[in-house]
Amino acid sequence: MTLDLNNPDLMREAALVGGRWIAGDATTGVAVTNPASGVVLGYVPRLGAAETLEAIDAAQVAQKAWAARTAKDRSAVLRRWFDLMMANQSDLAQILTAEQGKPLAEAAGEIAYGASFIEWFAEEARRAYGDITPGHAPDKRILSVKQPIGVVAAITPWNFPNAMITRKAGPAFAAGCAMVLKPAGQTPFSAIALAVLAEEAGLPPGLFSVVTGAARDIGKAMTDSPIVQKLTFTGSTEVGAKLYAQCAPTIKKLGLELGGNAPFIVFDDADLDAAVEGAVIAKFRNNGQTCVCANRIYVQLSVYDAFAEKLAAKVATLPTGNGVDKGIVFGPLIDEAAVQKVDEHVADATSKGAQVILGGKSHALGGTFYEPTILTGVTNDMAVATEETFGPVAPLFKFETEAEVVALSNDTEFGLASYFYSRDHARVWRVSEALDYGMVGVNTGLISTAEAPFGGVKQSGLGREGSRHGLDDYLEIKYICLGGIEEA
Ligand SMILES: NC(=O)C1=CN([C@@H]2O[C@H](COP(=O)(O)OP(=O)(O)OC[C@H]3O[C@@H](n4cnc5c(N)ncnc54)[C@H](OP(=O)(O)O)[C@@H]3O)[C@@H](O)[C@H]2O)C=CC1
Ligand SMILES: O=C(O)CCCC(=O)O
Repeated sequence: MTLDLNNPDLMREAALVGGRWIAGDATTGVAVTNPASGVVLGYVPRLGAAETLEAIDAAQVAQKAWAARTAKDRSAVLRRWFDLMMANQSDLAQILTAEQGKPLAEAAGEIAYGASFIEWFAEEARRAYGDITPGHAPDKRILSVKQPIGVVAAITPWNFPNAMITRKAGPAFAAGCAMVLKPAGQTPFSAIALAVLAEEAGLPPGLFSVVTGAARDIGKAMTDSPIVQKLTFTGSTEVGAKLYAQCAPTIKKLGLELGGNAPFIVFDDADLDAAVEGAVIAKFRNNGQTCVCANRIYVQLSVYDAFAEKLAAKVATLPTGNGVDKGIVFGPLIDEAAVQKVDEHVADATSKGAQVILGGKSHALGGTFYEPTILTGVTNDMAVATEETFGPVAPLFKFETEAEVVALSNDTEFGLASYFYSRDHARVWRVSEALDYGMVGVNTGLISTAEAPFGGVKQSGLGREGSRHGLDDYLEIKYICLGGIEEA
């Protein structure tokens, strides 16, 4: 299937391995389909361990030369990459919508969001400051310098096919690292388009490889390699835990952005209309397929009915359809497995007494379209309370006291994002500090931005992406003990 692109070269049916483009074909390649129509968009090569090792070897060579360049020079290349992404925003968004399903406007938003990480880290590249500490002896000084980790392997998911790559690649290249990337099988074309633009921006051959194909083989080659110094992964906690174990023998550094089970709390002193707006974003962004999506919505008893009514009225106005059509807010879910999980969660909740006040079933459009759904009367024994739905289902739980809702919110093995709405300043501080999460949104449903440290605690992962801390995740501190500074 052909897309109507200004720059058709961005939709390349090929992978980039150590500076060498390898074409995919219909006989041996992996088919990529459009979730809105089931139509095959194209093929990428089915690569494995051999090509991954080739990419890692090339990365090792390219990284040395890249790290030796000045930070200002690396920054200029990244800035060109950012400019190219923005100049090609509409084409990149079309590719993203075609393979992932999110509406075009949301896809264009993701391209701008993804590009903002390249812009931010182009700026941060020049600020990898070390420090000098007074020595422990009169003739000594303690120097800390920051150096790139080296070769980084990255594995990324389908829900943000652009931004989850740039949030890793930006700091890696800014720091002076090289990267071998395995994008998600469902959404490789967005990654490949990024590689086309990276080449054009002047990223040297071999510094950035995009290896498509067999996840396990590619992942194993990455984790077994003694050359790879860091693995960065965004995806399910299950796969993240496997990769964590696979990295143990070579003691790699790890960046893990894993699952969440975000609470979204509405206190009775909240601005209810603002809370509804926030819930729509926090719950339904990307059709609920975001690890920071609100998974459990807790509403204080006295405002429960009013909130449920307002939320249902708002969501009912938001149209579902093919993401290329104007005004669409809900695209298809990524695949049949996603629909099945959503269906199971709704069935489990209703079988235990929840009421469906909106949606609750597959959409009349068929395929993987699902009706945005709101459930009331939800209780803690239901699957939606403990498992990440990763779909357009908003389960509304009732609570009575602050202490109760904080305890309920923290009663999970996950700790990524959390949200609450309140106008009481003392409560804002208290609850922000009490939530066991890496991120807390107060009176907002959208917390993601390149300037902020994104990441989780507990089984939601390790490390931070974005912000100045995101650069540190790709740097090692080297301590130099400078002796022999005798008095004159
Ligand atoms: N935290 C987050 O942002 C995300 C969370 N999820 C959660 O995970 C669930 C399942 O989604 P799914 O796409 O299957 O997520 P996965 O964790 O399976 O996939 C994420 C990435 O890991 C790769 N991968 C899978 N298995 C291995 C392996 N053994 N070794 C190396 N790489 C591997 C995938 O490759 P390939 O695509 O080729 O299989 C993909 O690139 C979702 O329903 C959601 O709950 C999903 C995506 C993102
Ligand atoms: O689901 C994810 O891991 C992507 C998070 C998107 C965001 O940055 O908000």
